[in-house]
Amino acid sequence: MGGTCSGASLKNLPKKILIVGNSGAGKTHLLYSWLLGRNDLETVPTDSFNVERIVSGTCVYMMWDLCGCKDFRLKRRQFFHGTDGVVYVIDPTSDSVDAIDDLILVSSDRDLHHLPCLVLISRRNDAKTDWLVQVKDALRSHSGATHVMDVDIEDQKSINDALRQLDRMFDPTNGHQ
Ligand SMILES: Nc1nc2c(ncn2[C@@H]2O[C@H](COP(=O)(O)OP(=O)(O)OP(=O)(O)O)[C@@H](O)[C@H]2O)c(=O)[nH]1
Ligand SMILES: [Mg+2]
Repeated sequence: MGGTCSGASLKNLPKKILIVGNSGAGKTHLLYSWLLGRNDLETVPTDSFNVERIVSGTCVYMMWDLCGCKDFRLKRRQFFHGTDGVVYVIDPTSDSVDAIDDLILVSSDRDLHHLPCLVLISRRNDAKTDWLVQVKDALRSHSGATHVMDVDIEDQKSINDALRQLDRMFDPTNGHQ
């Protein structure tokens, strides 16, 4: 006999979040800073993915941090199904054409285009150009909620602010009392 699943229990399921962006953008650093509440971390390039359960305010997430290598881009589609939200991390010191093209690819994907999408621009101080206009333009075909902000992985407050912004995109009443 099949089981039943009430609306309430579905609502309490962790939200599946994909953390994507180019290699070295800071995805794994962010994930473990959110998990551990500290940013004095050493990371190694991610082979395939990391996944962690993160609780923040009223939100519970399963966060999937995907390898940013170009070779992994075809493989990463297998993670898209069932996603509830996307965190796209941009390294503004990287190849801008490639990073923007990839943001367009991800944000217009048939499984992701309608979901909340938080774009985090890391290493802003080292960037030569202002990315905000390019990023907003790249998100034109995205029909879900979007938010673009800087994140400084050397500053835990900035890391926490990014997570709270994600919380607000899922639950606007999430005040972290
Ligand atoms: N100063 C500074 N260092 C950063 C920033 N973002 C990433 N880094 C550093 O860059 C290195 C790579 O960061 P990771 O978090 O491993 O990068 P990733 O996006 O997970 O890369 P892949 O796993 O290869 O896809 C780490 O040593 C980070 O500390 C940033 O905004 N500022
Ligand atoms: Mg990584």
